[in-house]
Amino acid sequence: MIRSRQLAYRYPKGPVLAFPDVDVPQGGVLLLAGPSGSGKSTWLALAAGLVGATSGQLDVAGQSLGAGGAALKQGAALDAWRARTIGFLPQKLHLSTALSVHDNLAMAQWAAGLAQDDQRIGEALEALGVQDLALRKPAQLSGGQAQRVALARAVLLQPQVILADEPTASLDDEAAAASLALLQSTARWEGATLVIATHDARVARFFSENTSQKGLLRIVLGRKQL
Ligand SMILES: Nc1ncnc2c1ncn2[C@@H]1O[C@H](COP(=O)(O)OP(=O)(O)OP(=O)(O)O)[C@@H](O)[C@H]1O
Repeated sequence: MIRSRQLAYRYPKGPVLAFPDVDVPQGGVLLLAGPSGSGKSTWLALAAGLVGATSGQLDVAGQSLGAGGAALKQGAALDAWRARTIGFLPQKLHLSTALSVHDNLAMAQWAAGLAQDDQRIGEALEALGVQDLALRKPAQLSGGQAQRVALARAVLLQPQVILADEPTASLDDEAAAASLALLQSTARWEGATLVIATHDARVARFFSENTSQKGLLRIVLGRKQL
């Protein structure tokens, strides 16, 4: 489902980031750990096809995103693949402040080139327990509610892969545990592979206590910059 070999990325005028090899089965959990600046967000951007690898192989849900994948889909085709395959939960949730909760989800369908499907939007909001908030604007939500809405949006199109960037940053222990339980149960419900980038030790603890060893891979990115 996710497989990488000798994956590396170089920012223009920046360091070369070299990543450990990974093999993550469908439905598995990958934790990307490592200190600030070790390349966690970059790895997520590579897996989402937002940036192309400088060298090495990366296959995500059947799509070759590595440097050898010269046939990498471009432009609109890559955007459509991403919209249908990847659910992204960014650290800053990026809900559109001008739109209602419902319309934030409708916009995700629109961005994927799909017709608006109010029933599916209702189902996604209900699965995350925020169906009563559909007509509110993001500014009228608590932090936890906003995170649920962002997660509903991330899984709206039933992605094969959920990428979450520091989902517990700035949360207290109770909220962090709730957030991780929500991510885990949502990924299980959708049968999705879950990738979490974090330097929060609570995340590793949560998944080692709540996931079978077989389905869990943790890699620690270092400052192995060439
Ligand atoms: N646009 C850029 N141009 C040049 N270098 C960059 C750019 N973006 C990130 N970097 C560098 O690449 C490295 C990896 O950054 P990245 O954001 O992936 O790390 P991270 O592990 O996600 O960090 P954090 O935990 O602080 O979010 C860092 O050394 C960073 O300074």
